[in-house]
Formats: sequence, C-alpha cells, structure tokens
Amino acid sequence: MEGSSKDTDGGMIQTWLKKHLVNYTGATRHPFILSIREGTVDLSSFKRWMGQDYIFVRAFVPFVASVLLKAWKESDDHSDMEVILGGMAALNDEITWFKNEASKWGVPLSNVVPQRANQDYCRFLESLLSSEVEYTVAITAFWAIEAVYQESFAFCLEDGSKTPEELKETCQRWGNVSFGQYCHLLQKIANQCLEKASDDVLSKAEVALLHVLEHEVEFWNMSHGEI
Ligand SMILES: Cc1ncc(CO)c(N)n1
Repeated sequence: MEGSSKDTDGGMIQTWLKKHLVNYTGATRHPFILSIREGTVDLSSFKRWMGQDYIFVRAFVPFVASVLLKAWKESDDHSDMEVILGGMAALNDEITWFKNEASKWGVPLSNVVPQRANQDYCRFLESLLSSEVEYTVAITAFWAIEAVYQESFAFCLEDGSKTPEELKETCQRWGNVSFGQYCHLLQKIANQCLEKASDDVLSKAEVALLHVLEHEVEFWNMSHGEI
C-alpha cells in the first residue's frame, strides 16, 4: 500500500475524515457544544437536548443490536462482537443514567415529543436495520454516531474549557478516556471491513457517514428549540 493515495495508518476512515473535514467539524464543533464549552449554554436548550437524546438512545439500541447480528453473521473477527456487545452494555447504563439525570434536571422523559430531526434520525437508523445493509456500512455508521458524541463532549472537557460544573458529568459520559478507546476500537473494526470492501460497499459506507454527520448537526440544532 506504500505510495497509495489511501492513508496506510489511519485507514479509510482517516481518509474520509480529511475529505469531509468541514462536515465532521460541523457535527463535532456545533454552536450548542461550543456554548457548553464556553459556559454560556442556555439550560433550557440543555434540557431539550436531554429529553430528545433519551428518545434517540432508545431507538439506537435496536440499531446496535442489528450491528451485532451482522457482526455475528458477516465478520471473520471474533473480537468485533465483543466490542459491539460492550457498546450495548454501555447503552443499558446510559438509559439508567438518562432517567436519573433527567429527574435531577426536572425533565419528564415519559412525555417528551420527538421532534422532526429526531424522527428523521431514528428513521435513518431504522433504514440500516435491514439485512440488505452490509455489515461494513452499518459499522461505519455506528462508529460515526459514537465518534461525534465522543469528540464533541471531550472538547468540552479540554483544558481551558469553561463548562459549568453541573454539566461536566454529562460531558464525561461521552468524553471520558474509555469511551474514546471504545470509539477507537469501532474505528479499527470499520477500517478492517472497509479495507476488504468492494467499491460499491465503500461508496455506500461513505454516504452513510455523511448522513450521520448531517443528522448529528440537525440533532444539535434541535436544542435551539425551533421546530
Ligand atoms: C444524537 C446522538 N448521537 C450519538 C449518540 C452517542 O451514543 C447519542 N447518544 N445521541
């Protein structure tokens, strides 16, 4: 692969992140995230995000289950399944965390109405459940979904950030070192799949990545409160 235009170390994902850096930065450095980091965030925006994200995470579980199923059927690496299973276990904790956190903030989770951007994103996840969608495409989307949150919230915890004390726990949830390592493992799995993929599957995976980035931006936009 030496001399190839593809990155030999970072793999396809690194190549795509460079190619789509504007889109990636749009998703990981959104004004909502910047406002958390600057300590100027409007708490009603934060609460709105929290209610919507709880709904998203519930829809995310069946998606991750479908990735697990695809890994079991299509992956030739046994460790893939264990990484994905670890992700599912983390989601179980996440749902419990959302319930506790929401009650602290006085956000009633039982009657949150999913907004348009959330519905669209959940519908996109549902489209990936199909057995027609290749494991490579699904794992690329999965990595991207987790990586956006990891990059965004880790940015709020960097030295010099002014994140309010009461929001740090939320940022830690996705910005912590071990979540970073987990995202790195997902990226490695995605890269290994992409390395073996046909051009057709490669382009589907790239499109899925771009869709995730667009949906993430729209998701953050919901925090502003316009419908
Ligand atoms: C919208 C959204 N994207 C990604 C994650 C990461 O799990 C999340 N909880 N919510």
